[in-house]
Amino acid sequence: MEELPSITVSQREQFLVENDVFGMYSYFDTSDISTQKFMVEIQRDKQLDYLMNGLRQLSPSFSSLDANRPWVCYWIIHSIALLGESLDDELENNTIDFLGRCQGSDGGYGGGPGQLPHLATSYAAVNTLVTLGGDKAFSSINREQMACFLRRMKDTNGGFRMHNMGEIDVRACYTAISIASILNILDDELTRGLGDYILSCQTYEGGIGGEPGSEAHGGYTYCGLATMILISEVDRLNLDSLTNWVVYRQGVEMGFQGRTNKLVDGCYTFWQAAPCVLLQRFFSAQDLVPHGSSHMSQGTDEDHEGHAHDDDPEDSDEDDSDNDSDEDSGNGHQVHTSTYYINRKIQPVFNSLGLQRYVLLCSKDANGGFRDKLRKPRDFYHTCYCLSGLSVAQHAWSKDEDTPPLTRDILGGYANHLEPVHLLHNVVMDRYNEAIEFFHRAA
Ligand SMILES: CC(C)=CCC/C(C)=C/CC/C(C)=C/COP(=O)(O)OP(=O)(O)O
Ligand SMILES: [Zn+2]
Repeated sequence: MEELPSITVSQREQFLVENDVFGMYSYFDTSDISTQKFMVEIQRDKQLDYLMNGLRQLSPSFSSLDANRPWVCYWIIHSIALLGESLDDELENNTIDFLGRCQGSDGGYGGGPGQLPHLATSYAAVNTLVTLGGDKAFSSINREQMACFLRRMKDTNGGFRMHNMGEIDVRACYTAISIASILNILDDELTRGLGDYILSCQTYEGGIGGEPGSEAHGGYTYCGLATMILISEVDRLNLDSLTNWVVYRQGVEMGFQGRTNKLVDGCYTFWQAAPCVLLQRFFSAQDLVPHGSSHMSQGTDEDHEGHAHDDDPEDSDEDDSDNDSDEDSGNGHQVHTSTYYINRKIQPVFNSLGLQRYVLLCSKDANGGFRDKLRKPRDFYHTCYCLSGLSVAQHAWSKDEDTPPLTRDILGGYANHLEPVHLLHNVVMDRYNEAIEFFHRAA
């Protein structure tokens, strides 16, 4: 008897994931409209319950995150901000006090009180305080000492170390530059040789690896690209091959994978979609079409209309109307339409509605929170990056953060609308603006 060709472990895993995802999609496609509406709903109340409970009390199983407590604060508080909500005064004060105790006397933040200052937890602490907003949160950051800490982490090869004697990688470069940029302490000493270091991490595939010679990965690609934009050296990267690499990480499941031949995972909704939007906005600002990408998966404007709800009144707004008009989407949100939107419209280089479909149908947990994929448990990291990525996907049709999306850009409509994020720092736009104003005054 002829032997069946054997498949590899990776092929089997991929097959099982596709089976789950397509099973979910076909259940959705054959459901009635009210079931479909329910299935794509973000379910704000459940999300907020899950997040608020996590901020107040964590189970003993979280002890493994003891060196990452500012991260837990950031994942939860940023997720709450994306949903358009804030903390009450008591929780906010407790968070500021707690992060103050994580701050080292020589600058930077550790993973908990008394722990070694580390760039990743410093980034998480600063982003949390920026998200909380207000003078008390902002002035709790010792900017002068932070600048000293960043200088101590700088290596002669142009890159940064994660901590004293720690590893040098693209994450360290990004977290250092993101902090310095937001706190308005970025200078030539910090940027010297950095572009060369990041450039040496772009691989033959087009994406960026963690360090020279490492495999291209979505997390590091986001870090490397955002860093190069923040230090105004982005055009030194091979942007065509980078675009090509990143758009092809969106697979048949419509979610993104982190690297070639690996499985789809909800967290890459942010790590991969943010680079896509950064690149498309960069090209559009220069009126350039990315040459490297033949994978303009969302197709033409007509295809976009094809995705839209047929009864969406905004469909007709693509006409050459000269009159700007504001419509209420039914949720109290004003939706700018017609000329205003058309002039600020952009063609996403990835399938934005497909990505939203993956997150809402496969990554969303029925009890609140988000996860990597079906059958996996929810967690705060995936909740943060699924929501961040969902926001990026919702705003992917806009040339800038100030242009609100149309109802049809958002799967589930404006009831699912999330606050826009600053793509280079991943904090909600309004909170970023308030912080930048404060730290420019403080200089
Ligand atoms: C700001 C900051 C600190 C950014 C971190 C960026 C980030 C997510 C880096 C990813 C690290 C990595 C190699 C994951 C691979 O995990 P895996 O092998 O379990 O996953 P995979 O199969 O999806 O590659
Ligand atoms: Zn993940």
